[in-house]
Amino acid sequence: MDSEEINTLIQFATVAREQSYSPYSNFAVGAALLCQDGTVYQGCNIENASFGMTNCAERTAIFKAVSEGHRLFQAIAVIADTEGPCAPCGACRQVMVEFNIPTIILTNLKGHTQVYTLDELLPLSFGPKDL
Ligand SMILES: O=c1ccn([C@H]2C[C@H](O)[C@@H](CO)O2)c(=O)[nH]1
Ligand SMILES: [Zn+2]
Repeated sequence: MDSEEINTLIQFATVAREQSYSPYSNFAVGAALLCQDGTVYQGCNIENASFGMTNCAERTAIFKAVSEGHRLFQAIAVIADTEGPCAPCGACRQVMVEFNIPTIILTNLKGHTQVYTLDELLPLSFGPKDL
């Protein structure tokens, strides 16, 4: 991916973040998932009064895409108001492994951006290859 494509995906994630439903943590997260065919799915975190039911922005975007028939992905961008680039939680990393999302772009509102491979974010992962 070139830097223009990365910046475009970050823009989609930034817009998605504005829809965050996070009244409990007040921590808004946005994600944008680029499918193989160029389609982009956006996601935000969606919290619940029963806290454990919260869905992260990354999984919202991935589940939206999969539920619409997509199985092949190029990259996902994640943004939040963090000190450094926003790091996905373990559950989201595991779901990224399930759908083999090769490139993970982490950023924050200050524009600090880091691009990682899936194996860098979740080394020695358990996934479809193990079954
Ligand atoms: O990568 C992350 C980390 C956290 N959250 C959400 C879950 C919860 O709503 C809030 C605080 O944990 O941020 C995400 O959406 N993605
Ligand atoms: Zn998560």
